[in-house]
Amino acid sequence: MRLFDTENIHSGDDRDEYEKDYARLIQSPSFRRLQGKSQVFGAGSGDYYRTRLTHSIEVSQIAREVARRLGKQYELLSRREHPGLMIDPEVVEVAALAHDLGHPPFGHKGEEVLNDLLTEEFGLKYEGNAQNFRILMFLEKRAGSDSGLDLSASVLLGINKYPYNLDEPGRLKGVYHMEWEGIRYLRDLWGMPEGCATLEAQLMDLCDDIAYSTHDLEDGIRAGKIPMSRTLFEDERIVAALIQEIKDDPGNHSMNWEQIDLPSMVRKVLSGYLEQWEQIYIDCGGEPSRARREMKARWVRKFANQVGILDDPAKGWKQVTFIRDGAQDIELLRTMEILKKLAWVTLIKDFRVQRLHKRSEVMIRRLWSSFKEYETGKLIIPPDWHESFEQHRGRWQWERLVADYLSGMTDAYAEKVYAEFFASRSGSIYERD
Ligand SMILES: Nc1ccn([C@H]2C[C@H](O)[C@@H](COP(=O)(O)OP(=O)(O)OP(=O)(O)O)O2)c(=O)n1
Repeated sequence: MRLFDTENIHSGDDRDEYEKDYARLIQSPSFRRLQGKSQVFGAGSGDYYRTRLTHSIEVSQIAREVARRLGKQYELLSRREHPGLMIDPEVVEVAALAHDLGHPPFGHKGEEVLNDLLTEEFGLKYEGNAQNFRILMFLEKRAGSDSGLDLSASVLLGINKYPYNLDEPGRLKGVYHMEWEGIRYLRDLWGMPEGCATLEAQLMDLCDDIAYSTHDLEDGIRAGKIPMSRTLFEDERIVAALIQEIKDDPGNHSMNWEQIDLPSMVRKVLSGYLEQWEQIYIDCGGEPSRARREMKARWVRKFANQVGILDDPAKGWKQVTFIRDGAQDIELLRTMEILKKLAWVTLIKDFRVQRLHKRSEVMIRRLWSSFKEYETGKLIIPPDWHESFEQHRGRWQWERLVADYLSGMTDAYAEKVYAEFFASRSGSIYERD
């Protein structure tokens, strides 16, 4: 990682730090592979739907715009005064582009299954956010280095939404122990308070939520999974399912759900959402694709325009959040959460998506069992992976390397390897991997 504006590897290179970060990231294979990883619908199930790549690009575009506005609106500190309390649009853009690199194939189901396998058998963890750092700091290679992309401290900390050592007992999200050493060193150098993320990381995180809470619904409407009629908020099954989801997983605790009349809030959000849809649909001359685009854009603007910075007295730090009249806009936070849950109950819990999850689980479990023993796994893993293992022998466990290899696969590549091993007849072995 680069702490300061260091010397350039190529003489005559006059790019600034973040131009280098941006170039290294978007030219990396891990970044390209995001195009083949599922967001909600399986990658490859239709060119219209988001993949992890198009999602990351949308997050970066929203985050960059908001960052620029915040820079004009607030008197932010310079990187020299306090590096964790400034917002640079270019840093936020690169952090957003990199924030989902650690996602395995088949979306969150892949993450859950890999974690179960590592935990059950080896007492290790797998987590997408932690894997980001493993990829950026060790697994990716660039010209001039065999280990990691050597990104700037600002970008690495801009991706670090969970500033904890994941390997501590009881932690569900964070950074694996080995990478945490480096991240903690940077945090100490920057004087970051315990448990606080930089403003850039917080902004990236909020823009991630803005992007997926709106685009998942756009995809869901297109897929015909979200009924576009005013009856949605009268649909007791959907309302009840949403209420149950919120009770089971209240998200950010500052939302204080217990202080409100939950059924009316849910109905209000659903009816507001649909009123807008009906009006927009009419304004767009009844053309569904234009109406979907228009509605998504309106919701993104509604959320993005409310983002601001507040003091967080509980943490003695600053918070990037929705703001109205100088205070946190909890109503808007709740609205966003309800839209996320609407995608959850209408799309993710749909039996076809659940079947895809089931299929993913079977594939990842069987691939895992094929590679997990070193003596047999080393014969079927690509040679460069085996070389990396030999290079780091004693420091990297084989099972961690297998998790790295499997999680780097796109959905289609995982399907291909699975078919080679388990389908009755595989394709040509001379097809390039
Ligand atoms: N079981 C799940 C959970 C989520 N999603 C989808 C919905 C969103 O499009 C996206 C959310 O994933 P993120 O990794 O961006 O989620 P968070 O930022 O909320 O989680 P984390 O903090 O773990 O990154 O994944 C899904 O398809 N299936």
